Amino acid sequence: MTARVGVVVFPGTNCEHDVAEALRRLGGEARMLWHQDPDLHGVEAVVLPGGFAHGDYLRPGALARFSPVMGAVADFAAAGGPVVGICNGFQVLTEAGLLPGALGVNRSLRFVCRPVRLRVERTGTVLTGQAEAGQELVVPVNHFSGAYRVDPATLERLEAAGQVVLRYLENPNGSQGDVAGVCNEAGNVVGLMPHPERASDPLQGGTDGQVLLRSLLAAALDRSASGARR
Ligand SMILES: NC(=O)CC[C@H](N)C(=O)O
Repeated sequence: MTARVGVVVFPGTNCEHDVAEALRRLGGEARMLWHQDPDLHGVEAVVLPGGFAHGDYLRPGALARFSPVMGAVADFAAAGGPVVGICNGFQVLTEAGLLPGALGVNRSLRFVCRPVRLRVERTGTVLTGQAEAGQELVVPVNHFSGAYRVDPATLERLEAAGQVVLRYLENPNGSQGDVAGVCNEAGNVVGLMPHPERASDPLQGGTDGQVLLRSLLAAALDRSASGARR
């Protein structure tokens, strides 16, 4: 069995091929899903990759949330399907209301582009099913609006519910609670600002992203094995 992952492409997305190549190298299948097509074509997992959807006009992800594909993504997520938003994809998922919080402009008012140290705070999600609690990873970030923002009461609730999935050990952007990635209550929708596909080959300087992508492929295979509605 091969895990089939849909990679959503908006006008301005620029990491779709990085994600597809990283998944294929780990044994998965990846197919592009154009944002105007409301059909997910039977995939078992969905990734919203990084980039500058609609040029980040208004706010990153603010226009992409209205694309026809997002209705299908929301239905797929509601049915328990694995959905991961990487960087711009995370911004789209928060704008679409599929994840809590928002991503604001970096505290430095500068674009950050460098590897950062992270810690896995929650295992058992579609992105951390094969990780260890407390595992430290080095994964690159690459964004201008990566500062996770949420009201204090909601942050307290997310922490208590184990919905903070990844935490920065060196905060590159001023994210509240050093939050690098969060999940929904069920753990099948995860968003993160770091780019695991850019740490999935030794030539990239590290492979710490592999455990996250392998977890996603395993979650897709689990969905396939369960025969869940596609
Ligand atoms: N690498 C990305 O996905 C960038 C996300 C978004 N365009 C930002 O700059 O914050």
